Amino acid sequence: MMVLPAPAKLNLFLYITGRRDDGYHNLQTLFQFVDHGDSLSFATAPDGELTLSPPLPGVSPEQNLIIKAARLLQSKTGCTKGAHITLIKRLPMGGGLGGGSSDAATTLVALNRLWQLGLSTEQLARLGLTLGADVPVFIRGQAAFAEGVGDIFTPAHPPEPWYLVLHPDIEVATAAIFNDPDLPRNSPVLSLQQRLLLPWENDCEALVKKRHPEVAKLLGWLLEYAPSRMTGTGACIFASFDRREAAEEALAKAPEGVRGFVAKGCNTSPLFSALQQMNAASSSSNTAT
Ligand SMILES: C[C@@](CO)(OP(=O)(O)O)[C@H](O)COP(=O)(O)OP(=O)(O)OC[C@H]1O[C@@H](n2ccc(N)nc2=O)[C@H](O)[C@@H]1O
Ligand SMILES: Nc1ncnc2c1ncn2[C@@H]1O[C@H](COP(=O)(O)OP(=O)(O)O)[C@@H](O)[C@H]1O
Repeated sequence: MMVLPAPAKLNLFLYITGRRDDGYHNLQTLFQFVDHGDSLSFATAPDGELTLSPPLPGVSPEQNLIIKAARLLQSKTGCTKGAHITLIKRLPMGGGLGGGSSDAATTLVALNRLWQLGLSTEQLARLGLTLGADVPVFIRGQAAFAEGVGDIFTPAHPPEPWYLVLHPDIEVATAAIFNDPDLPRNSPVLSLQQRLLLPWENDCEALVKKRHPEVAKLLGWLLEYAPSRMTGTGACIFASFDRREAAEEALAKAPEGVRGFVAKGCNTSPLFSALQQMNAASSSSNTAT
């Protein structure tokens, strides 16, 4: 059995620089991971069967990105093995934390190892992109400045503060934000160096605040404590702190009913770190035998 994390990501900034002919948008965004997320376990099933437990409320197994990722790997490689997959879901869905994409990425990476398929990171990232725009960054596992539809990467090393992430109790549909005529789509294309020096903003934030007053209200509250922004297309917002205790104090004072968590920013994904530990453990056991 293999147990691996599926961490959340934050978009430390997100600019929309244009719309392509296929309707997708070109972005400039800075991705960083946090040490909080879902957890998945995988056990090989010999007969090609794929099961996921427990099911996600409101998402059928066929729509679940975990099962989609596993099926994609089976069909692309002709692999006849299956898997029993267990999911501990901690990340809110439709929160801009990339939980579904992260689950898909962890599934591709885990089953590639468990089924001994030998696909490279590059091949897995290319497969992952067909499941969602955010999947490749989770497969690569390094904080990055992303351009194109979020699939052209430059490694980045932003500071790794503590974050307080808050979830207004709503789900924002990514496609609805990108299809809204009021979304600004004309941010300039700048270099990473230029972007790092300018204030970090999110081009989707004003529109999401307008469509969802709950987000505007909570962001107003959080801004009293620390610099704060929305991640992705929302609805989650985050604030950065130098000290964990300061983030936890703010969380304790959050308005009633608001859920959230405190986590550390990580430029190396917890998935990548877990895989490195697995590699080190297996090479030391090989040396011992
Ligand atoms: C914009 C980001 C930033 O991280 O938002 P979040 O979803 O994380 O909030 C992501 O790139 C989103 O990635 P993901 O959620 O995987 O999006 P997808 O399923 O690929 O696309 C959902 C829909 O959003 C629109 N879309 C998505 C990405 C993009 N670069 N341009 C778009 O126009 C398309 O209408 C698409 O049908
Ligand atoms: N394993 C999964 N975890 C979360 N959402 C999933 C999963 N599989 C499919 N989905 C669908 O993907 C949508 C986006 O989920 P998620 O990645 O959590 O949000 P976001 O893209 O805003 O960060 C959900 O609303 C849900 O319908």
